[in-house]
Amino acid sequence: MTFQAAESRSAELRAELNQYAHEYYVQDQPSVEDFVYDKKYQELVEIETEYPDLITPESPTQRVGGKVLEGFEKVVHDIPLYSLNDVFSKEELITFDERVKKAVGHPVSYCVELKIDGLSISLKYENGVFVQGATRGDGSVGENITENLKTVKSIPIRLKEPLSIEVRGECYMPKSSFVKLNQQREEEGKEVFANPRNAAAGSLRQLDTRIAAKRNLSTFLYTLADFGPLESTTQDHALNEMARLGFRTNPEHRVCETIEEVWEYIENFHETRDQLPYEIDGIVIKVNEFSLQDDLGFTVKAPRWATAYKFPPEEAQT
Ligand SMILES: NC(=O)c1cc2c(N)ncc(C(N)=O)c2s1
Repeated sequence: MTFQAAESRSAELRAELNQYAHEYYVQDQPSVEDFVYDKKYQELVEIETEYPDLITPESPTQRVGGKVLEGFEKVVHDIPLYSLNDVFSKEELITFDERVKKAVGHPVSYCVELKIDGLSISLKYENGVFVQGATRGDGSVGENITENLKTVKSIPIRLKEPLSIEVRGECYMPKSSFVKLNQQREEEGKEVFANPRNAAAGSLRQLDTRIAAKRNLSTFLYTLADFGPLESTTQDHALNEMARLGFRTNPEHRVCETIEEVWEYIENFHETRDQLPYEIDGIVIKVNEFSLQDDLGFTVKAPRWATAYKFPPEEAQT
């Protein structure tokens, strides 16, 4: 194959394979069978092997890792990651709602979202390209885990638009992957992970990026930190924008007009969470309008416009 033919064919394959990967890992709606993907992937590997200069950062062949890092550099978050004040009962939730209504002077709508039990991450994009991924750390300083996050298939290497933005979310290990990983570790005589959160954290702390690549980690993004040119006015709209740009967002988010509606949502997921393919440890409730979030502001460590309802710890199965 001539270089020119290889150049156009590899560009075609990259676009096709990245679209298939978006459908599979982000939308959970694959449009082709695995063997179709694998055959095209193998063709791209052969072209890139013959012409390494044709390899690009967003080629799907770069998702498998291969770097062994010396350590993780520190990253100072331009926009600190906040913590959430927790509530543990309906009464405390109602107190939160009363306080919000008193402060803004009228009832507000809430965007409610599942609280994913994973590892908080921050993703930075420049002109649409993924340039840095970091852990939350203490909220102000985290660790640079870009190379490991590049192997997480649901994290877009290039957005659908060339935007410079920063988003935050959770990196987690699906329950099914957690069970398989622990079975494998038991067979290998290794210590098993206590829960999917620890398994996700342990995977992202690996200095050998090939290990993270094999851990089938996934993500849900939920915060637009640096909006860039985006003009969302509500949390609900921001979630839809993040999905439009290529991020994986959780489909269960809902706008509730009253705290009663929020409580129904909480009770529903408290009962049905075992059916979810990932672990949650509560529900996050945010004032939906960003202008009202700005009016309410923050306490020393947490927003006044959000709270996390934490499920009671599950009784140990006797
Ligand atoms: N500590 C935090 O601010 C948050 C933590 C989490 C979490 N673990 N899962 C989901 C959300 C969300 N949907 O906002 C948040 S927000």
